[in-house]
Order: sequence, then structure tokens, then C-alpha cells
Amino acid sequence: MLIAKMNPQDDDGARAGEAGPGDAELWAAPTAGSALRATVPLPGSKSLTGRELILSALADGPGTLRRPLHSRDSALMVDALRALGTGIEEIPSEGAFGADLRVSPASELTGSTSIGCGLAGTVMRFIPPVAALALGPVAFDGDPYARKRPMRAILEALRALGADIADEGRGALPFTVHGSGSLRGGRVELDASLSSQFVSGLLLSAPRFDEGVHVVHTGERVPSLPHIEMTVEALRARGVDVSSPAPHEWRVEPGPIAARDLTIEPDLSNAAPFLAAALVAGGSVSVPNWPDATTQVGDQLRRLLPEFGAQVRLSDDGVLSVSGDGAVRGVQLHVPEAGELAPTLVGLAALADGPSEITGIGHIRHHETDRIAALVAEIRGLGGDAVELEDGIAVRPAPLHAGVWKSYADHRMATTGALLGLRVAGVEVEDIASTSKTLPQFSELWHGMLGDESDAAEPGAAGWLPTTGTTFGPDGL
Ligand SMILES: O=C(O)C1=C[C@@H](OP(=O)(O)O)[C@@H](O)[C@H](O)C1
Ligand SMILES: C=C(OP(=O)(O)O)C(=O)O
Repeated sequence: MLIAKMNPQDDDGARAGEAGPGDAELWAAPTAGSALRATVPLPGSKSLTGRELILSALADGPGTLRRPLHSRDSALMVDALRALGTGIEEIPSEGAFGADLRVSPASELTGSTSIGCGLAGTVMRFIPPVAALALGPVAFDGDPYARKRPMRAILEALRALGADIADEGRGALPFTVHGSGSLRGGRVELDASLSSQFVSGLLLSAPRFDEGVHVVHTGERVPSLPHIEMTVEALRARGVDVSSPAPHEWRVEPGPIAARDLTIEPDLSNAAPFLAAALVAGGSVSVPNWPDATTQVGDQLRRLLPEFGAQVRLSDDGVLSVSGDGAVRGVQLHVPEAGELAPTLVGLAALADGPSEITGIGHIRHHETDRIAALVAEIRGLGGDAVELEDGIAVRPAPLHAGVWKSYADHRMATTGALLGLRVAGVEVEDIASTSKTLPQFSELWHGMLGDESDAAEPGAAGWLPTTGTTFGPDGL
């Protein structure tokens, strides 16, 4: 429920602690009155939807994405590809979360357009290589905080591969890609230690480069490796020849990208706060349509949540169930591959009965906000004991109290505030609407999970299921 419009918000995603302009609405996070027993169906994966939209746009014929994500990030990806000449048509679907998408590649990608990236890392890193294949200038910009997200490595790599890019010299948005209709490609060295998306962005368009691409990572470590594996798998599933000649090197041969009709998996990273809720409130939460094999990093919740004390079961028919008794154990986790899950993991740690350290996640300082600074500031704001480490966060048990939880325009900050609010009465999450980045139904699904219909969608509406734990919704959900 939205209760006020009064809180100073860092709506440009300013670093935690800095004042930002504007007012924001506060969302009264519901507490869990009793143990949970809920089944929560989730819409499509942001990362898979984005990749498959791009590969469909570059493919050798039209294709259909069933159950794609419909959210701010996916809409920005659709708009970007349409701006470059791709036909993308919504096809009515019986699925609970919106239309399917029919993608018709352009015979020639067209430039002379501008692209809004919002705060979407996938749009700002994956679309510039596509723009280099278009004819004419393509201007990129995004939300105020998007201008702070690192871009230098991929812009320089694209230049080395033959692209003409004009920027302001900050290695960030805004910039203009002057596409010439083709790109030479070839071998390129790049430091992807700030984001795996630099690598994925180059690989996705590379079959259409004259010489393909051979990406060599030069930095110390690459974060979020499962996301690169997802890119490699998505390319291979379309007949593209992809290899990894050495650790942290990837090679994509030039050639056609096969058109496909495919179904997008549910977003397993967005499952994190819901499944974690079973640990915090006790009881059980299930997510249906959990894939038996996937490259999504969210699948690692099956091994990570038991570290906090959860019991996890994946049924033969693909229902992942997490249960807990309300106790949360402290953890020592090193999760460079799972930065996307870190806000939820840190939220759990703030409610744990023992100390925790979650490390290997320095790169999340470059996500939608500086997530390390933001999580520490907001946990402390509720009375918690959290400190920043160079590449992570340490949390010690401390009683939490009511207060405002700021979101910094970051969907995963908002959902982490909701998680804490299950146990801590009086948590007010500022800018719950930021969840529209990848899960516009968050508030309805959260209230539905709690059996609280006051702010939930009507029963039977998209994304809502009663809390019997056995009922499956439309379209086999
Ligand atoms: O390729 C992708 O779809 C993503 C890669 C990861 O980025 P980083 O490598 O910057 O962490 C992840 O955190 C992000 O949410 C999505
Ligand atoms: C880091 C994230 O997003 P982006 O794709 O904008 O980098 C995220 O969704 O957690």
C-alpha cells in the first residue's frame, strides 16, 4: 500500500548517504503474520528475454518468443531494436504475464535514431554492437545514474573492432555510435572485471561481424560468469559456432543466426526475495516452472539458501519449494558469480542470528546503484550492524527497528527492503515502483504470497495465485 509522498529520494541513484532531488512514495512493507504457504509464479527472465530479442533481431528469419518478460528493461530493449528497424509485434497469449513477441529482422538495420537505455545494463552494453551494424548515427543516453555506469571497456573494444563512436571522454553514457552497416570484428582484449555484460554484448552481435570476434579478458576476474555462459548457450542454440580457446577467452565465428520459436524461462533471480521470505517468515514458498537445466544464476539459490538454514526441494514437475522455521543462520559466502542475488543474500544476513560475510561482489558497486554502500547505509538506518568490505559486506546480528528503506532507483534494493519488512514492523520502502525494472507485479505478488489481498491483484488476475501451495494458474503456471 502506498502511504505517503514525502521522503527525500536519491532518485538519480546517488551514492548512499547523499541527498537526491525529488519526493518519493513510501510503501508500507507488510509484516508476515503467520508462516507462509504460497505458490508464486514469476514472469520471464530479464537476461534471457534481452538476449533472445537481440538474437531474434539479428536472425535469418522471423521467430517468436513465448512468455517473454514485460517490464521496463525489456520494453527498453524492444524499443531499441524497433528503433533500429526490427519488427516486433505483440501476439496475444494465454500466459499470465502478457503477450508473446513475434520478431521480424530488418533486411538492413537502420541508424539515424536515438536509444534510451533507462538504467538497463543489458541495453547500454548489448545494443551498441548492434548499432555498429546499422547504417547511420545512433545516439545513446539513459537515466541520470545510468551515466555513472561503466562503459569504457566495451566502447574501446568496439572501436578496436572497427566501430566509430563519439563520446564525452568519460567512458560512459551519453555517446553516439556511427554505424556503417558492417563491422570488421576480430581479436580484441578487454577488461571485463567491472561487468560480464561487456563480454556478452560483444559475443551476441559477433556472428554478424565480418570476422566474428575473439574476446580476451585481461583483468583479474570476470564477475557473473553464468551470464556469459547464458550468452554462449543462447548463441549455440541458434547454430552459432562459439568456443572458449582458453579460460576467460571466447571466440564467435561469423555466420548466420538461426531463427527460433522458444519459451523464455521464469526469472530465477526475481525468485530470490520470494524464496528467501520462507526463511524469514517460516513456512514454505514455491515457484513453479523451475527449469531442470538452466544457465540462470538464480538456480544457485538451491545451494545458497540452505546455507542460511532453508530446506529446498525441486519436484519432478519443476516446482521449487523452499521452507524454513523462521530462524536464519549467519553465512560466509564468496559469490562473484551471483552478484545479482547479493541484495537478497545480504538482506537475509541482516536478519540472521549469527555474523555473516558475503564477498566476491565488489562489482555490484557498479549496478543500478553502489549496492554495497546502499545496502550498508539502509541496514544501518534500521539499526543494523553492517560494514562495507572492499569486495563485499559484513553483517553482525543487531535488533532492527522501523524506518524508511531507500531504494536508490534500484529494484533489488526495493525488494530487499520488503524482505526485511516481513520481520521488522514499520519498514517503509521508498520507490517500490523501481521494481518495474524487471518485475512490475512485485507488490501484488508479495501481498499475494502473504495472503493479503488488500493490495494484491484480484484472484485469477495476472501473477496472482492463492496460498494453497497446490493451485496452478493459467497457461500451465
Ligand atoms: O548479462 C546479463 O543479463 C546480466 C549480467 C550481470 O551483470 P554484471 O556482470 O554487471 O554483474 C547481472 O548482474 C545483470 O543483472 C544481468
Ligand atoms: C545488475 C542488474 O541489472 P542490469 O542488467 O541493469 O545490470 C540487476 O538486475 O541486478
